Amino acid sequence: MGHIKEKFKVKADELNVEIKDLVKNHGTRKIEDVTLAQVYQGMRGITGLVTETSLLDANEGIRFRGYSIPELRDNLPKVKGGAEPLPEGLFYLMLIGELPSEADVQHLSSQFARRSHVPNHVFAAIDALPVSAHPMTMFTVGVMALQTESSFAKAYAEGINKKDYWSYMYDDSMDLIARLPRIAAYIYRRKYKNNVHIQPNGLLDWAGNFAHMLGYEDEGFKELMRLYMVIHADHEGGNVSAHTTHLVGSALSDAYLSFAAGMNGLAGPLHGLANQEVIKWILNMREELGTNAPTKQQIEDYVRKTLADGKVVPGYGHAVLRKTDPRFTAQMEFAKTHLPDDELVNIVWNIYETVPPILENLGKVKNPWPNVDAHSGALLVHYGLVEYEFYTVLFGVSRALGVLASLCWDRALGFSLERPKSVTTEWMKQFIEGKVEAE
Ligand SMILES: CC(=O)SCCNC(=O)CCNC(=O)[C@H](O)C(C)(C)COP(=O)(O)OP(=O)(O)OC[C@H]1O[C@@H](n2cnc3c(N)ncnc32)[C@H](O)[C@@H]1OP(=O)(O)O
Ligand SMILES: O=C([O-])CC(=O)C(=O)O
Repeated sequence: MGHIKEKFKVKADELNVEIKDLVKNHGTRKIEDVTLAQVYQGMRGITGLVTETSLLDANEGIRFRGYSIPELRDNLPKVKGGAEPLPEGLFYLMLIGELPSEADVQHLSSQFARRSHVPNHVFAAIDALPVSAHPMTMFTVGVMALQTESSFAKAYAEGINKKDYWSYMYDDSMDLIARLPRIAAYIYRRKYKNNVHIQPNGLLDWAGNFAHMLGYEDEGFKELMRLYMVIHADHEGGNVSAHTTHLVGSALSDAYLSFAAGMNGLAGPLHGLANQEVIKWILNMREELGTNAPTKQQIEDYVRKTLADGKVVPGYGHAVLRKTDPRFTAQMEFAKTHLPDDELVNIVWNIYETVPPILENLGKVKNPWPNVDAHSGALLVHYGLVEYEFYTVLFGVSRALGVLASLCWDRALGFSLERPKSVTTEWMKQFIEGKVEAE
């Protein structure tokens, strides 16, 4: 057993004891009341899940095991000469709960390289789709085809003790994270680069190798990929992709089935697809206005038109956050260091000054500030990755780190099948009249 796997088991055993004690001694403690409006409106604000890997504060944003994004940028190991944190280090932190050493991160990089083989039938399954298919469709099809490799599914079919679920889930998660960049790069090169593929370089770090397989050797792009893979990795447990992965996993579906399900949620425009929608929206704005550098007044008019057409302003608003997303700020800082004069990036910054007061004045938008998706596309365009339909796949590769670390925890902690109660509107009416009661 590798030392990380062993360490994870020790941590999980410790937490298991604590949780058993919490449930035994405090199991009847009421956390909060649930209102009728919350039940109808997307369960906003209901504390209903336990996710160990990260915790979101509405004003400060995400913390991974207590570390904010600026703290991760300071404290996680980097490649020699690099300034951005390595995603391997964040995966270690989410899994183990402690900052990794350089050696831990190197060990993970080599593990991912060693486990990265993708069988040919996965590429054949992707090839069976028309090139016009959306990259996210190809991505989930690729992940589903890879499910043939699940060690959890095989072991379960043979019959295993529930105490051992975590071990197979760990191996599947490691394998899947190792293989995703290869699948994603295959999709990119098939759809946009004449089906000419680039072999992995096992000596590079996970994100650096991903950039290489996509066809981008610029060190600036590799640094961006490292940062990108870190900041998109996790956003506590209630977001659509993490919640879906967790929910499907609770039926003891393996890591491939669970992750593919989560990715179908990430592919929705109110969630991960918003990153492509932002760039599409900015490019449409430039085309309609006939200028590459719209003024703030022109941006304002375009925002008002978007709202008047009954559409959302992509990249703005959030279900939990109530301030500017620190993931937006991290990307802004990256841009200020590496590409301060980029035209598109400057439009993103002008939008940031224009949109919040307009959304605020609508009176109904709870968070007028930008989220992570408002900035990411402009950085990618700068390095030549202009094919915006691919952006959500990048998000998905990163999100695997968080949701799969969580899935390991779910099985190691023996979490239950998730099955909340639902009611009908007729039941709600009777409840108001005092004729029925919640169980
Ligand atoms: C990685 C991520 O998933 S980050 C989010 C990415 N998604 C986007 O950027 C899409 C644009 N934003 C949105 O659609 C929303 O802000 C969401 C989906 C992110 C959050 O939704 P909610 O929690 O329901 O937001 P909120 O409570 O503020 O919504 C209240 C109203 O404001 C509207 N609103 C919220 N954000 C926006 C926006 N950016 N533009 C226009 N209207 C908005 C809602 O559509 C809703 O309108 P309605 O009452 O007519 O239905
Ligand atoms: O937290 C959310 O609901 C959406 C989000 O920003 C993410 O998943 O990264």
